[in-house]
Parts: sequence; structure tokens; C-alpha cells
Amino acid sequence: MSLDHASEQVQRLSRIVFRPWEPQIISTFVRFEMADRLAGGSRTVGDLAGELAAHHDSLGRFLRSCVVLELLETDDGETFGITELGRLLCSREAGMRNIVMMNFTPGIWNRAGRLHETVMTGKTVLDDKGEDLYDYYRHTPDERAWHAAAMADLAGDAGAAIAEHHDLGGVSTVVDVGGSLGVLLSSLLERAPDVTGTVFDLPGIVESGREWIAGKPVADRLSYVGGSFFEDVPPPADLYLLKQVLCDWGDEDSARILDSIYRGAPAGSRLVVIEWMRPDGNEPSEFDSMSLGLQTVTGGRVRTEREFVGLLEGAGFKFESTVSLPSALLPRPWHLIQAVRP
Ligand SMILES: Nc1ncnc2c1ncn2[C@@H]1O[C@H](CSCC[C@H]([NH3+])C(=O)O)[C@@H](O)[C@H]1O
Repeated sequence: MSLDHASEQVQRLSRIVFRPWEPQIISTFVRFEMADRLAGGSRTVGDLAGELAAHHDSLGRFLRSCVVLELLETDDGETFGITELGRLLCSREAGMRNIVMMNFTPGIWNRAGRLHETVMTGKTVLDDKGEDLYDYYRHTPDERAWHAAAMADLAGDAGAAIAEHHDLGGVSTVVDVGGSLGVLLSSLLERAPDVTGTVFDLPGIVESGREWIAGKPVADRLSYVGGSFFEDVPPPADLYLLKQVLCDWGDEDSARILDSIYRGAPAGSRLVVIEWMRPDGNEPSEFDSMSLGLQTVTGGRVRTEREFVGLLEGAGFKFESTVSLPSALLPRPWHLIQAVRP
């Protein structure tokens, strides 16, 4: 190996090794609402430090780091303006801002730092109190709210795609299991005036959902039931939605969730599982790190179609078909894995 080649490799590695700071720069950018603060034009370090009551030199270093990440721009290292990329993180934009805060705040971030344990055990990491992520969110309302907001953005994105492409003909009741605030369901109900819906989720989330729906056009057709899909059976419906829930759980827990839906589901009712899906086989892909990350943080994974079909049929559902729909937010499609309760 030539010296030049060796030092090139060291540089490549060095870029990877120092990358862990980048998510923290980005989440600090969101936490300080930097995109909103700079929306009206460029500002100096001193001005921003005064407004935030922040440490002047450290804030200057932080702002210059944002320039390297192309969130901000500067001519002199003292006055900073927002870039097109940075603007995507302002409070009016759906999507990335909430996903940043969900992923890079302690609940998920601290667990991610223990990924090696999952590689050793194949199990999710529990924190010092023995809690999993959703136990932890019960007493960290700020982080729970960021998580719900991120899921709401993703649900809005999937909801728009589903409403455009999915036929709700013949359906009069829909239950969204693990439906969070109710964003997906309300976007479907808006386009189906004769349909009523119920969100089934943990009691704390359901409480926030009731606040979220108040005053919205479909509020009188959307109800909330609090409970756990490990102990309670979701109410009967013609159609069940299960979006980005199974990706949080291993096969045994996923089977329990599907079994609880199955037990309450009338014969002939439909179940649509909405997830990201990885291809069959062992071709390395972005889904490998996402899957391992999910496994570390929640015990779940990104599955293949064959794995979903195995879970559904194991629980007694009859698999019908998989449809993929484009996402407007992320560079990967949504998959709708459709099944019937015989
Ligand atoms: N034991 C449980 N019973 C019911 N819901 C749960 C349970 N554990 C986690 N959840 C919910 O599962 C959801 C996973 S996040 C997915 C939220 C929503 N389906 C969407 O795609 O936007 C969260 O809303 C959690 O509160």
C-alpha cells in the first residue's frame, strides 16, 4: 500500500470516526430553533448569544460547525445566514425536524450507544432501571412528545399516499392499532365521510391524541381507546391498520400483538400492516444498520415480505398482497402488507 493511499484511508476513517458529533450538532440546531431565528436574515454570534443566553465562544464554534454541515453559511465566521438545507429544519416544515429530535435525544441516543450489547445478545438494551423505550417515555413527556410528533409526520406522509391509492370501499369502521395521536386515521377519515375510526394505543398517548384531535373536522368520527396490545384486545372493526408497530418488536412479541388483533377481529375483516420492508437475501443495504438500530433501541427490526407473511399467517390471518406506495418525505417507499381474518 502506498503512503498516499494509506493516508487517504486514514482520512476516510477519520471522517467516519468524528461523525457521531454531527447528529448532536443537528439536534442542537433544532433545539435552539436556529432555522426560525435566522428566517428573517443573517445574525451575528453576539446577537444570538444574547438572545439564547448562551456561552459566546461555544456558540460561535457551534455555528461554524453548522456551516460545515451546510445548515448555515458565513463569510466572516461571525455573521451567519440560513441555507436551503437548514431551512428544512424550521418549525413549519414537517418531517426531519421531529425525526432529528426523536432519534438524537437521550431515549434513543443513549440506547444506540449500546449497540454492541445487541450484537452480542440479539436483544434490545434496557436502561439502568430495566426499562424499554416505551416504559422510559412514560416518565419523559418531552421526549415522548418528540417521538409522537415524528411519528405524526411519518403518519401524515403515509396517510396521504394511502388515501390516494387505497380503496376504503365497503369499510365503515377502522381501528389503528398503536395509532399514536391519530394522524394517519384522521387523514383517511377526512377522505371517507361515512367511516368512523378508533385509535388504540397506550393510555398516555391516547390522552395526547384526544387533545390533538379536539376541534379538527373529523373529531366526531374518531375515538380513542387506551390499553396495551399485550393485555387488551383492540375493538372490532372492518379494517385494522398497524403502521410501524411490528418494526418495534421481535417475532415473539409481534406474534402476541397480531394474536390480540385476531382475537377481536370479526371474520372477513382486513388487516393492513404498513412498514418499510427490506429485500430478501443478504445483499448489504441501508436497512442493515436501520434494522440493527431498531433491534437495539426497541427490540424490533426491518423485515422482508416473507417474514411479514410468516408472522401474519402464524397468527391465523390470510395474506393477500403487498402494495408499495411512494413517500413524499423519505427516499424509500411505504409497503402495505394486506391480509384477511378468515
Ligand atoms: N403495549 C402497547 N400497547 C399499545 N400501543 C403501544 C404499546 N407499546 C407501544 N405502543 C405504541 O406503538 C406505537 C409505535 S410508533 C407508531 C405510531 C403510529 N402507528 C404511526 O405509524 O405513526 C406508539 O404510538 C406507541 O405508543
